[in-house]
Amino acid sequence: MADAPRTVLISGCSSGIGLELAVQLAHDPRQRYQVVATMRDLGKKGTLEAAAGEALGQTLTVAQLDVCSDESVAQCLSCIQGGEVDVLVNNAGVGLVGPLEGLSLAAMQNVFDTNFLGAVRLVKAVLPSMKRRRQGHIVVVSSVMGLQGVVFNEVYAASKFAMEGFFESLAVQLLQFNIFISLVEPGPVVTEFEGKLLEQVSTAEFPGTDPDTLSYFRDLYLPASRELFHNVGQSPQDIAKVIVKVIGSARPPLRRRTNTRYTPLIALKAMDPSGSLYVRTSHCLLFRWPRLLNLGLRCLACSCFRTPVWPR
Ligand SMILES: NC(=O)C1=CN([C@@H]2O[C@H](COP(=O)(O)OP(=O)(O)OC[C@H]3O[C@@H](n4cnc5c(N)ncnc54)[C@H](OP(=O)(O)O)[C@@H]3O)[C@@H](O)[C@H]2O)C=CC1
Ligand SMILES: CC1=C(/C=C/C(C)=C/C=C/C(C)=C/C=O)C(C)(C)CCC1
Repeated sequence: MADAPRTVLISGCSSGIGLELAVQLAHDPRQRYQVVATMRDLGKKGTLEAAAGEALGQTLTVAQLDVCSDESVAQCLSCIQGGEVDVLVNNAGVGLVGPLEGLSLAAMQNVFDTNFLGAVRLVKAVLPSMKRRRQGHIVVVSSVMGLQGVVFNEVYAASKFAMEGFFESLAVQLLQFNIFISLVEPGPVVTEFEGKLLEQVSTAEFPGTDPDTLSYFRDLYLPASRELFHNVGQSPQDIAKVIVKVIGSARPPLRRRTNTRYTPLIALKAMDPSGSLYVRTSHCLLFRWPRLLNLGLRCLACSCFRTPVWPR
């Protein structure tokens, strides 16, 4: 007899990775999942509903959930039978980029409230039931920036590092309850994420920032970042495919990276535990040898690194 479908709750399904994941799981050929695809603003549900097609109302339902609100989380769980979530996917997230001096503490707080505390809030809400039932899987959409800091992304990277530390710590205790944690670590992904950041920086004035730093950000970092997205960026479909595999796995991994093309950048950190190799190489590439950086980014796009999603 087939097992009962597992209830999967996903945050941040109005666009990007969350939307794509919800749709792929809802179309699982073996119908192993009952997907609760959530978003903070139900006014945006049209795209998801259109992509879900016939799965809507069958293997996929849409619900309101703002990860920054206790009430919203409680309300959402109260609509799920017995409040029982088998798989929680912490996907909702926001970016923040720019010279530190020009960013407000309120903007930084919002990044931590959403990316880190938002995930913690959801975990606290589903954990008692998972522990009682001695089963569960918590998937976290982290980032390569949870493993490695990137210039002008200090606060966003810090929020993802916080997630990595939190969930790695929690994973040890939860194994005792047969509950698994998986941190999925994409590199650049072509979603609304980048567009939202670019819109934010196009109007921001970054008050209090000196002209040199502003010019490094606008004239060196932004073009390099755009080039990186263009050359090694994955699609949300690629990332969703990896997450579907992780969710379907009998022994889910604690960490799963998604992009072989990004590996050379991560390797710089792994190769030198002192951290100097990564920091100095990034510095030189960005500030001293922008032409070499450009060439390097083009090489990463070349077919030598053909496998876009890793592992298959
Ligand atoms: N794109 C990239 O390059 C990468 C992204 N990631 C991570 O992937 C995840 C998904 O991002 P991605 O799909 O790319 O970007 P999108 O901007 O397309 O999706 C982000 C989602 O998070 C939602 N969200 C933001 N704040 C809240 C909140 N308070 N409560 C509920 N939902 C919220 C957004 O909703 P709304 O529409 O209402 O704003 C949106 O649905 C994020 O955690 C991001 O950090 C990781 C690595 C790379
Ligand atoms: C590492 C690195 C760079 C930028 C990396 C970027 C921009 C990564 C973006 C990752 C994202 C978007 C993750 C989302 O969670 C530069 C500046 C090219 C310089 C060389 C080293």
